[in-house]
Amino acid sequence: MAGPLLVNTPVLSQSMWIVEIYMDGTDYFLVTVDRFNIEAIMSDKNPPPESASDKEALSQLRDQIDGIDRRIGELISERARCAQQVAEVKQSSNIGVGTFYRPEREAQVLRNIMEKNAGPLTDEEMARLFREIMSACLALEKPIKVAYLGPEGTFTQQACLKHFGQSAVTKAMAFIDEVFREVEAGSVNFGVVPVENSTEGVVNHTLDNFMFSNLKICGEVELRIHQNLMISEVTNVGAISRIYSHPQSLAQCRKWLDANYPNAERVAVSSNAEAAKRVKGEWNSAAIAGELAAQRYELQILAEKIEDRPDNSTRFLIIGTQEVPASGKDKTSIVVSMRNEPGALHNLLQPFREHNVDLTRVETRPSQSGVWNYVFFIDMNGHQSDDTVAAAMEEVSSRASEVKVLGSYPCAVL
Ligand SMILES: O=C(O)C(=O)C[C@]1(C(=O)O)C=C[C@@H](O)C=C1
Repeated sequence: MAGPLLVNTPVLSQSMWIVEIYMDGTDYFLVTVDRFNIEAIMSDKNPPPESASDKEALSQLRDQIDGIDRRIGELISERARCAQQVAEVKQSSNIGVGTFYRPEREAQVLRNIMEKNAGPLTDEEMARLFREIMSACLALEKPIKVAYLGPEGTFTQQACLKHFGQSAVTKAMAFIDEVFREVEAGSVNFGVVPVENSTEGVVNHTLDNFMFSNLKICGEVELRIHQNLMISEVTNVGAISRIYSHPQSLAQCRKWLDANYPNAERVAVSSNAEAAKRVKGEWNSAAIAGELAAQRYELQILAEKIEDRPDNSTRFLIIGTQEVPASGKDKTSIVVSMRNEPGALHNLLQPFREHNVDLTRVETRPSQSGVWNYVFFIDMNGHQSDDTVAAAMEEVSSRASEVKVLGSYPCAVL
């Protein structure tokens, strides 16, 4: 058999390259390799050959992308000018005076985008892009201020950015009560607080605040929670003996910690961003927190997605003073107090069944005053302006000691 005739020559397909061709009499033998392997093996000193036609094709595609980007830019500017006109109409008429931010309209825009999306980007990816465009358009109309449960780097900050986009002006608060107070005082337009986690259950502190507050729920955000183990540049990886995190995050990673760091001390702190702050400068400790915390505090992720349940997610509420009109796919939250008597819960739930209203959550909290014996937090599908929801609510009001509507708001889109 003759030696290799050609080396590194023609491309067989997108992913396979012929690197050698042998000739044996009249037969040819091709030696092929997977392009991605060879690309990994080859150093920069020996890059794959670029033909003149490849270069030409690349340059033409880049010209096309430049042209498309110009058109997208023009269209975004046109959209932003439209939003400015919307603001003028809002200001000069009595339509939504003072309410530049319209959660129901934003939900409709995003749902529309997802419905019309033909790929190849996913619906979520496409909606995320438009989320940012709308955030910038709203900032042109009137910059929006939002308080969230901080410090910077928490999952609540992540939820805040997911819902309002990067153009919102955000303010980190130390406690859930402070988020409520900040919105009540009018120093911010909205607040973002956690309300329930799929693994650890309800955030009681948030529900308790609603009992004594007149704030409304204006929206909800759902966030997939991925926990990561992170270290600082001074950490000795082999000597980690202390792991900091928020108690809920420690609980969400219990099995992983038992298997991987059974002897490390688990230290509960006020938030996972606080945990990330603490490992800075400690050679024997690590933190469990979200990716945003690793970015914010410049930590290195040692192990990612360490939560015990892969479907771990948290729901957050947007609180404000605004009543939100129906968006077409909404939820309504109420808090109801019942007298302490047999069959109280049955009596409370019956009207929802009769009027075919779908309940998505029922939570009981101990009453914080003598007037309310049982306090139930109820979430249902539908808007309070829907006939079925209104009828069920009327019936419930006649049976309960007190009913307070916490708000109707669009179901989470992303
Ligand atoms: O439709 C409006 O009311 C607008 O102000 C426009 C717009 C948008 O960019 O689409 C901007 C902000 C609102 O929160 C909702 C939508």
